[in-house]
Amino acid sequence: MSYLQVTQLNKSYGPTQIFNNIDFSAEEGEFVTLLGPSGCGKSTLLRCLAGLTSVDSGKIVIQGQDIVPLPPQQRGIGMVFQSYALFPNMTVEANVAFGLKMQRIPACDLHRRVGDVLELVEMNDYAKRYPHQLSGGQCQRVALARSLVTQPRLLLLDEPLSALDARIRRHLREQIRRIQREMNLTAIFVTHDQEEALTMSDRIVLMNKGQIVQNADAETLYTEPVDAFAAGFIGSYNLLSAEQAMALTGITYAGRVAIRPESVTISELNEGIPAKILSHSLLGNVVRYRVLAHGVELSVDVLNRSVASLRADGSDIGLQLDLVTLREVA
Ligand SMILES: Nc1ncnc2c1ncn2[C@@H]1O[C@H](COP(=O)(O)OP(=O)(O)OP(=O)(O)O)[C@@H](O)[C@H]1O
Repeated sequence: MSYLQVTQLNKSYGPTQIFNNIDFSAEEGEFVTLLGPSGCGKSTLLRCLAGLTSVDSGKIVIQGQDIVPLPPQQRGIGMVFQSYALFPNMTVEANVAFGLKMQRIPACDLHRRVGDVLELVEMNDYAKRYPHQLSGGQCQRVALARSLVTQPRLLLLDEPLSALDARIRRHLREQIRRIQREMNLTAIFVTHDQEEALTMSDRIVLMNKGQIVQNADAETLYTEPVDAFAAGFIGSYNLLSAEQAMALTGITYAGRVAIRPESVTISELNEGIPAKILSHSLLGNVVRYRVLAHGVELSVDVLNRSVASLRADGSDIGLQLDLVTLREVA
């Protein structure tokens, strides 16, 4: 059996079913991300794991023990929220020490453990500060330290980076992942940000409307979406009807077809499918063109090598489709 095994978990609020028959697992030391659009039930699922929200039925088994009957404080779970939820009237070290004090850990052990964990999150120079004297990223590192200091058997992270700016987010992503690996922690991370999920996770559980759509590693999720929702949510797939796909490839398809923008190549007019550039937008290292070919509009991503290589709107071009990367989706 896996380190964490969630089986047939159900949750409703009154007549509204939030999720039903959720099954997933995590191995020891695995970083699993629950990814999905706003309202799909991922935070509620995380809160159910933590015991902050009750479940209607189902099992949550950690190391062979069903924790559903246990109150939150007996589950051995650490949790970090989007809002840092630090005690404003306590210093950084007092915030971190709080959980250990509740466990009546002797003072010398307590100081050593608080010092160790503050060092781990690179916040030991700020031990005597109060939360209002810290940046958002620093607050979140303290919140992380506070959840790690009790040595939880499972770490839950509910969109911990979403209130932070892009640069700090990237730095904290790496820091969380480093610490999680170093401590061999089993972690469940919630996000609606596909880039965050793809860069951080060992495995991604993609959710929609209270159901698990796909459960796979990042590469599989990105290259082999199981259905149109997965293709629409991950990457920036072009979703074509069978007729549109036929018009472009000459191949008969039974259902919709997904093509990734980076698997289409732009070449000269007399090479491949004749097409026209409608517009373009700069995404930084990539230029995304909207092109029209046989009456079908597509996004095409090209590496932004130089200004000279940019294609002007209205240019006539040729398109090459990498047929191997086309996916039929339900
Ligand atoms: N206490 C509650 N009472 C009734 N409905 C609730 C309650 N908490 C959450 N919901 C509903 O449950 C659904 C799932 O909410 P949840 O917060 O789990 O979604 P989410 O996927 O985490 O979304 P987000 O990314 O926006 O936080 C939503 O439709 C929400 O309105």
